[in-house]
Amino acid sequence: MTASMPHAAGAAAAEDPPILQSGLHRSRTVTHGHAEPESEVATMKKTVMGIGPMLQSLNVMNEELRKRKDNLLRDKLVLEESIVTCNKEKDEDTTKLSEASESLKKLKTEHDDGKANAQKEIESLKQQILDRDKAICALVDTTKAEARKLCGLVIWYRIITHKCRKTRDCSLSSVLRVEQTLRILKTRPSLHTGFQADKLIHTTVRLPGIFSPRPRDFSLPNSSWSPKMMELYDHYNSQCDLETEDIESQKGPWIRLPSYNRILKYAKGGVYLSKIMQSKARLFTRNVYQVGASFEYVIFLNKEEKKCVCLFQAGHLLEGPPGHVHGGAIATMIDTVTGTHATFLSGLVVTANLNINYRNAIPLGSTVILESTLDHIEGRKTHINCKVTSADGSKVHTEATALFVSISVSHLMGM
Ligand SMILES: CCCCCCCC(=O)SCCNC(=O)CCNC(=O)[C@H](O)C(C)(C)COP(=O)(O)OP(=O)(O)OC[C@H]1O[C@@H](n2cnc3c(N)ncnc32)[C@H](O)[C@@H]1OP(=O)(O)O
Repeated sequence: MTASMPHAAGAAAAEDPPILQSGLHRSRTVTHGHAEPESEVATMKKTVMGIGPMLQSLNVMNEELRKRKDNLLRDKLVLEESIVTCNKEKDEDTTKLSEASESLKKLKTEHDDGKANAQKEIESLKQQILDRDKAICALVDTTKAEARKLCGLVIWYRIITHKCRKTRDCSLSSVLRVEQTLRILKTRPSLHTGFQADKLIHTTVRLPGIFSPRPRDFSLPNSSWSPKMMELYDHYNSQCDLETEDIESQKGPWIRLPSYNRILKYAKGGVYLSKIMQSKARLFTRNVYQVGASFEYVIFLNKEEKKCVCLFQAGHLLEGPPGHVHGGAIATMIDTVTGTHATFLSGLVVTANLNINYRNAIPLGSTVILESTLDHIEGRKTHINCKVTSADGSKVHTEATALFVSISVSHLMGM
């Protein structure tokens, strides 16, 4: 019986499928170690049953990954397409850029040509002006010494400045020659008469910046000044102390106060005061270099009557109400004129009080007169009145009173 057992087992093994065969073979082998084959099978079944859900979740994950892969592929395609579009746009932009720089080059060339032509035209116009001056002078009554001198001076000035500008000749002798001519032209009101000399002088008294050994004097006429402003300027200037070319001095009640940018720098003790001034600081009313744009004014002081007159022409940068001057700009001018007046009367002062009544608005570009008169001085206090009227005096624009208090230099330092 025992001998037939292996055969029986061998027959059973022959009937089992191969996977069970190996399992059975193992369990049978283990059976020899006393394990129970049924429980083994059950464990395996359990394991197989556990693998089912795992497989399911793996399938789900696999599906998700496949979807993500598809999405990524789609994104890749989209990106590739946009890269192609971008490259196309880049090429177009590069073409446009080169076209633009080409046309810019062309424009620049045209601009340079235009500039050169304009320069030529300016030179020829200057020559024409010079010729015209000569022609005018040919008609002048040469029996009159002053007319002869004026012709000579105007032409001389034109020639010198023309030559200097052309050659950029800033040598001291050129500067001195121009300055000397200008000084004579400016200080001879008698030369302003006859054969449109006013016009000639007003266009010539503008000293070009490169010739200025000193800071620009803003109180001198410039091309932006209106005929009314010029008329008033000539009126007061002709009554000023004057130095003529013959070094004769003419006495007048008025003094024209030069601006010299910051007059303090050139005043007695100004060296110390200039130390506390910032190098970039500019007097508020004289900080725009474009002529006619903001505050155009000149102050005359009457020594005998102890009063000041200011001729003021407000530029377009001072607009307040449309077409009219800003109240703050008017206040600034009143403070400036009365402050200058008080300084001449009482030395170093500061504004302590300023009362203003605005009666009639000032149109932009019009010329007005500020008249500053001394009310009274009381100890350290200088009381000044100021009236702003139209150029012909018919309209009162503004009225003001100002109080200035005398201070010491140390007070100024400590302010
Ligand atoms: C070339 C271009 C010129 C341009 C000019 C421009 C001028 C300016 O804009 S200056 C700038 C604006 N002003 C300032 O910054 C000033 C600032 N204020 C100060 O420094 C001081 O307050 C100052 C000097 C006015 C007075 O101070 P202080 O020196 O201590 O004097 P204090 O004793 O208070 O006053 C002196 C007298 O003035 C009178 N006073 C002072 N302030 C005022 C005032 N606002 N209103 C009326 N009275 C006054 C006092 O009552 C006193 O009178 P009293 O002697 O009869 O008793």
